[in-house]
Amino acid sequence: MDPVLVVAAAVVDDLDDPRLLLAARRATPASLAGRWEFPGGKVDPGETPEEALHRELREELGVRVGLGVELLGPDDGAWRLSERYVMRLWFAEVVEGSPEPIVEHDELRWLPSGQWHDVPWLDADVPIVDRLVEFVASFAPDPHPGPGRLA
Ligand SMILES: Nc1nc2c([nH]c(=O)n2[C@H]2C[C@H](O)[C@@H](COP(=O)(O)OP(=O)(O)OP(=O)(O)O)O2)c(=O)[nH]1
Repeated sequence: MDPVLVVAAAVVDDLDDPRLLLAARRATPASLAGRWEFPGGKVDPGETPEEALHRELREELGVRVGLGVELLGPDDGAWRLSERYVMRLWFAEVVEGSPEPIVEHDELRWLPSGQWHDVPWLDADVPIVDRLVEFVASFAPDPHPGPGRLA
């Protein structure tokens, strides 16, 4: 069976100079509760991945975002989460609203530079956080471009 596609965002304070990364603590299901993740969710039939991501961030956090570049993973550009799921991840910046843990999460935290690993991420997210840190370090300091804004 084909894996189910999950889309998620590395929400940062500034796409051009990311310092703060938003982590979300899952409230459900019990097996994942208390672990931290990138906000997002499954793509519904008829949606593009980007449409699904905008919808999920609106539903889960109550914000509108601008998307930056995609952080490509090793599995045809995606990140394998489990037997069942693969995930694609984009940088994002809030353009309207202030993130609140509306559904699925019971806490949000802005992690400062140097502390992006400092919460118990879901196991599958740990290598993604490694790559994010490496990616962001590779274009700092200015004037090299950041993850950029696409939409
Ligand atoms: N959203 C998200 N899911 C992740 C991450 N890492 C990880 O292993 N997962 C897993 C947890 C879930 O088993 C699966 C995605 O599910 P989800 O529960 O977020 O999807 P959803 O919002 O569409 O959920 P639902 O409406 O079907 O309940 O992927 C991550 O960083 N973000």
